[in-house]
Amino acid sequence: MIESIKIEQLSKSFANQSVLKNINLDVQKGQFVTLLGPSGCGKTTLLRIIAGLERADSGCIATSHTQFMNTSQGIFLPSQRRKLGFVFQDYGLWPHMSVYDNIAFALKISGQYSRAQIGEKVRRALNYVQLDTYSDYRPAQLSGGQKQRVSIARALAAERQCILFDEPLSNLDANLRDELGQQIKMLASSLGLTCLYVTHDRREAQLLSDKIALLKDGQIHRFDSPENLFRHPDDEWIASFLDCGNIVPGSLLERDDATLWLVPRRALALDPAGSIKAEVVTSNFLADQYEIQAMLAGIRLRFYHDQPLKAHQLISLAVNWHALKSLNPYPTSRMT
Ligand SMILES: Nc1ncnc2c1ncn2[C@@H]1O[C@H](COP(=O)(O)OP(=O)(O)OP(=O)(O)O)[C@@H](O)[C@H]1O
Repeated sequence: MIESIKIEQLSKSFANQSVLKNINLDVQKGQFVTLLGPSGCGKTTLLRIIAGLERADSGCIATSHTQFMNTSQGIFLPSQRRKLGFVFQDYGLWPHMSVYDNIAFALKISGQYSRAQIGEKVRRALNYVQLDTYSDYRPAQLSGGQKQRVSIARALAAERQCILFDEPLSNLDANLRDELGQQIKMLASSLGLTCLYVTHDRREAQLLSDKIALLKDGQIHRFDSPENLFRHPDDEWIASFLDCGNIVPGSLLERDDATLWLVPRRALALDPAGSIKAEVVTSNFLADQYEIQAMLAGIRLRFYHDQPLKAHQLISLAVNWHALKSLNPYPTSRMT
C-alpha cells in the first residue's frame, strides 16, 4: 500500500546534459501533485524515474513502506514491483483486445485472481469511469476521451493507490480536456489516490492540483499550492510562465521597485481621469468580460472591461495601488 512518495537528492544526466539537478519532493498520501514546467525542463524524465522506466544517476525514492531506488545502497526496484498505475498520453491500449480484456490483462497474468474476481474488478473500474456498457468495444471504436478513461480504469482495476499521469489530456480537444480533468480530480479525491501528474498546461495544473511542483531547468523552482503560486508568483520567471497578471518595470508607474506585478482583474481599470495612457491592441470576450490588451511604452498590458474597445483607441487607465506587488528579478530560485 503506497502512502506517500519521497524523492531525495535525485539527479540525472543524459550524455553531458544535466537534466535533473538535486530534486527533493514529498508527495503525501492522497495528494494530487502536478509537475509543471516548460518543454524540456525534465518533467517526463522525473516521472519515468519514479515509474522505474529510467534510472537516476544519484538519489533515492521511497514510499512509506518500500524503497524504489537508492543509488548509494545499490537499490533499484523494477517497475512492475512498484505497484504504480500509469496513464499516458497515447493511452497504451492493445488494439486487438476488447476494453474488458485491456483492463483484465494485467490481473489475469498476475495469477492472483479468479475469473469471477477479475470480472468484478473490471466491472467496478468501468463503472468508476462511466464506461459500463463499453466492455466489448475495441479501442478503435472509442473516442480519445473514452480510450483515456479505459486506461484510467485499468489502473483502478489493479487497485493502484498511486497513479502517474504523463500529459493524459493533451491529445483531447479543449472541452473534453476540462471534462475528463474534472473526472480525474473527482475520482482521485473520492478514492483517496496519490497522483503525480505531468503537464505543461498551467490551467490544467491550476484546476487539478493540491500542489504544483514548478520545474525550471531540471530543478524544482517552487513547490506550492495553485492559490499561492497564482496569487503570489514572487519572481519574474514564475509570473511570466504562469502568464498571470501584468509584469511592468517599476519606473513605468513611477515606483522604485525594479519590476512590478499587477494583480489580474484588480490592478487596472478604464478611467478617463487615469494617469496611464495606452493604446488598445485587442479586445476579446472571455468568460463574462472583455479581455483588453493595450500597449504602453512597448509593454503589453491586460485588463478587463464590460464593453469591447476598438483597436488603436487611446485610453486612460487608473491603477489600484493596492493591487501591485514587487517581483524578485529573474532568475531567482526558491526551494520550499
Ligand atoms: N532518453 C534520452 N536520451 C537523451 N536525452 C533525453 C532522453 N530523454 C530526455 N532527454 C532530454 O532531457 C531533457 C528533458 O526531457 P523531458 O522529456 O524530461 O522534458 P519535459 O519537461 O517532459 O518536456 P516536454 O514537456 O516537452 O515533454 C530534454 O532536453 C530531452 O531532450
